[in-house]
Amino acid sequence: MVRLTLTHVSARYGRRTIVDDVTTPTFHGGQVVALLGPNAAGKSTLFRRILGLVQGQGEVAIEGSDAERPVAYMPQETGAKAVLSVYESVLLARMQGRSLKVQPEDLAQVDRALEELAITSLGERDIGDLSGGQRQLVSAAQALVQEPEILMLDEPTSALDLNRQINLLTVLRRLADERGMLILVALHDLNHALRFTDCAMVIEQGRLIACGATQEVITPALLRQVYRVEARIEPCSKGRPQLIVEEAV
Ligand SMILES: Nc1ncnc2c1ncn2[C@@H]1O[C@H](COP(=O)(O)OP(=O)(O)OP(=O)(O)O)[C@@H](O)[C@H]1O
Repeated sequence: MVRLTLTHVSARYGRRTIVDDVTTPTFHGGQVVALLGPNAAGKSTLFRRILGLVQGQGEVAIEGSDAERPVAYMPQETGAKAVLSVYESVLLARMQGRSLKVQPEDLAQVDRALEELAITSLGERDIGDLSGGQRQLVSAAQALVQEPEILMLDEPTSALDLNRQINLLTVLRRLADERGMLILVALHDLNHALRFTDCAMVIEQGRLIACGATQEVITPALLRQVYRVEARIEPCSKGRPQLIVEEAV
C-alpha cells in the first residue's frame, strides 16, 4: 500500500520561504486527506513541492509503490489552450509515461473517467470552448484516468455546481475506499472536508498548525484563529457534523 510522509519539508520561490518545516504523520492508501488553510497559506505550493516542481529542504517520502509515476495532480488553474477534443485530452493524459500504443484498456479508462464525472456527452467538444465548471471536470478526468496511487487535487470543486461538487467528492471517496488510492485534496469548503475526508492538515502562513482526524481538527477555536470566523459545529438531522458560520471577526 502506498504511503506518503513529509519530514521537515519547506518550499521557497527564490529567497522567499512559502512552506516552512512541515512534518506529517504517514498517510496511506485508502485515506482522503484535506489540505486546509486560508488564501495564500501555501497549499498549492506544498502540492508543488511534493511533486518536485518547487525547491526546498526536507524529505518527501513515497513508499510502498513500484509505479513509475505514482502521483497525479489536478492543478487549481485548469485553463486549456490546446486544440483537442475533451476525449483526446483525457486520452493524452492517460498516455503520459505509458507506451505509445493505445490499448483497449486505455480507451476503457477514458470512458470510465468521463462517465464517473458525468461528462461523456462532452467527449467531442473542443476543450477551449468549455465553461469553467466543465473545464474543471475535464481536468479531474485527466488526473483520474492516470490511475495514480496518490492523487492530489487543488480545489477541484471551486467552479462546480452543488450536484457536481458532491458527485466529484463521492467519486474521490470511492477511489480511496475501493481502489486504495491516497487522495490529498485542497478545499475551502469545510463542510465538504467534514463529510468526505478522514484527516485534515491545516496550513497557516506556510506552517502546519494542525493535523489529525478531520472532525477533531475543525473546531470553533481553529476557525476563529485560522479563518477569523465565529462558527459552531452541530450534528445535522442525519447526525453528520455541520459547520454553521455566524460572522467574520
Ligand atoms: N510562482 C510563484 N512565485 C512566487 N511566489 C509565489 C508563486 N506562487 C505562489 N506564490 C506565493 O506563495 C504564497 C502561497 O501561495 P499558494 O498558491 O501556495 O497559496 P494557497 O494556500 O494555495 O492559496 P489559495 O487558497 O488562495 O489558492 C502566496 O503569497 C503567493 O503569492
